Amino acid sequence: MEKQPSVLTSLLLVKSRLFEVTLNRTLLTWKEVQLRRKKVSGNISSRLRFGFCLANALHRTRGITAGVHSVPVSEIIAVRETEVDKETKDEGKWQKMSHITTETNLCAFTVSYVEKTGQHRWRCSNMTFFCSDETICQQWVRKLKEQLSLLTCRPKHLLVYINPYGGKQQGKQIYEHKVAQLFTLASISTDVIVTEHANHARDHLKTQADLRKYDGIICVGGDGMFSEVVHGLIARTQSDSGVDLNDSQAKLAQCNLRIGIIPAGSTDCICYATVGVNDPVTSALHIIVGDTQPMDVCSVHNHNTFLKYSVSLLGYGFYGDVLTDSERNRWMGPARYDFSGFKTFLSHHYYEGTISFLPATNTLGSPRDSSRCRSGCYVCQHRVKDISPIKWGGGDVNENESEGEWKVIKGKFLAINAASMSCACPRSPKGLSPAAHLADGTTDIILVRKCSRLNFLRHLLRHTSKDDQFDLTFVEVYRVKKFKFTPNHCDSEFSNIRDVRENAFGQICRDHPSCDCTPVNSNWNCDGEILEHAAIEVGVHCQLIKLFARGIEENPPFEEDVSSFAV
Ligand SMILES: CCCCCCCCCCCCC/C=C/[C@@H](O)[C@H](COP(=O)(O)O)NC(=O)CCCCCCCCCCCCCCC
Ligand SMILES: Nc1ncnc2c1ncn2[C@@H]1O[C@H](COP(=O)(O)OP(=O)(O)O)[C@@H](O)[C@H]1O
Ligand SMILES: [Ca+2]
Repeated sequence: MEKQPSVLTSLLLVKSRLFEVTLNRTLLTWKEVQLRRKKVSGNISSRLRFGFCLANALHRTRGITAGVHSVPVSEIIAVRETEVDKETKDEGKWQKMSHITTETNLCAFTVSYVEKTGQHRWRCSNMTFFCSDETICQQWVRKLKEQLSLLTCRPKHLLVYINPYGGKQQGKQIYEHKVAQLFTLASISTDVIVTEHANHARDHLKTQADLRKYDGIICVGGDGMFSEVVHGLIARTQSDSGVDLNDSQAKLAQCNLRIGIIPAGSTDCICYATVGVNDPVTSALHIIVGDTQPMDVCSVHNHNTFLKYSVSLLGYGFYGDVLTDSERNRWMGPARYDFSGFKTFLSHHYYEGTISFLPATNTLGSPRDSSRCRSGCYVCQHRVKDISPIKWGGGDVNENESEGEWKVIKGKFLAINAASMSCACPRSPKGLSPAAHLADGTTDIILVRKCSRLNFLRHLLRHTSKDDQFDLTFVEVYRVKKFKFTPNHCDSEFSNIRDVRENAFGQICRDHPSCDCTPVNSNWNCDGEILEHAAIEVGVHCQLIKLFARGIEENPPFEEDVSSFAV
């Protein structure tokens, strides 16, 4: 077979304009060539072949390059030969070049690529290049396809779960109208399962799915749906590796299959915090180009019983109460969180308990940093590898262990939040812990002590502005590797949370004469799911899972405006 040059350069036409198009190992570039028309038309003979003729034209007229556009090969979605219809050939705009095209067999190929349109949003753009003859066209298509086939990080077969009831119940439509055709364009085959009940995806992944067939798993839905997929995948990976989920000290086996999120939920914080926007097309394109973002996972146990995994927020008090109330109002869709948030804010309950934690000492970052976890994050890449198995300390007294000293804090709290990532979402674009890292093996504990309503409102409002939500006397934040929470009234005193409320009712109302239903314990909000125990032990498993994302890009480069050339 004829060996192709490593750099391919041709003079091609985009609509009626001439471009010098170059493909090297990493970039596809097209530069407009502005011909000094007078000279060209006088010199070019219609007997010459198109390419040759253009090359000469460029040479003789000392072509001037104008706008330069380039696309990394890694962000090309597809390439295909395109039919040139008679209409296009006959269009007025070709007339200008008629002396060139009359004797040529005009053919074309189209490149679909990622266009960054600002605010982290990606779109699929098409650029059609017209060539003078078939050989050049085929050479371009062959070369581009060859380059794409070298990108081994790209998925070819995906397993897709759609929650038709997440968010505004648009999951199915979003997938069918915005995502499916992009996967087809990128030659990705899919097996699609529309879930029929809660935990359908989790259980299918745990026991049934033939995971050897796939290069990734996609969930269409919100954080709850993502959580289902994470639970299914982690459980399956541990059972394949013989790890006992109930053993809170076990080192978990890493999950190699990547997970993609097509946002169609109510909060979409995991998508937002890993991509920078909750937009289905952007997420589909990150999946297609085969991005990878490792992510920490917290395991939550009650003594030696496994409860849940969490990747975003573990919230007790305010966020637990918001979730508990909002579940009753699911029919409201995403607005249920604002409604319940307002009610919970007015109820102003505080909870007593003890939180013990192992501060993260070997990490480069701190929760009060002004820098943020961004694409290619230095802190996440230079995390100190945790080789020791998880050990539980932090009882009544500080405990010295080789891994550090446990700190114990007892008090009355309006909220106890553990954010293992920023938890940025459309409601709070900087998130609960703006400096938290996606993959550093730590979680940030935010303690909001009992304070006035006005002060709590000040704290909440700061989540939506540039002001520091931690710079308040009643708020503390710690970066930790593990923590433990014990409510003042232990779970064991009551058989379940409902009993807690009923049993505690009388006593609590004597303590709080102004309220009529204060429960003694709150519930933990674990990525949007309610935990059935208030006493929990949490450990962070560094980079346990991987997502089809690349982290939020700093000042994403804006493409020059090529839309006017798109065919
Ligand atoms: C006064 C405005 C205050 C705005 C404060 C906004 C802070 C928002 C931080 C949200 C962190 C979200 C972390 C992610 C949680 C999700 O895993 C989880 C599940 O998501 P899914 O339904 O998509 O499956 N989502 C949630 O638990 C929802 C939490 C949303 C809480 C919204 C709270 C709104 C508070 C409004 C208070 C209003 C006070 C007004 C007083 C006059
Ligand atoms: N077919 C289904 N019917 C009912 N619930 C489902 C179904 N599929 C998934 N779920 C559950 O719906 C819950 C919410 O899903 P999610 O997609 O996160 O939407 P939202 O962001 O609106 O909460 C999750 O806990 C998930 O387990
Ligand atoms: Ca983290």
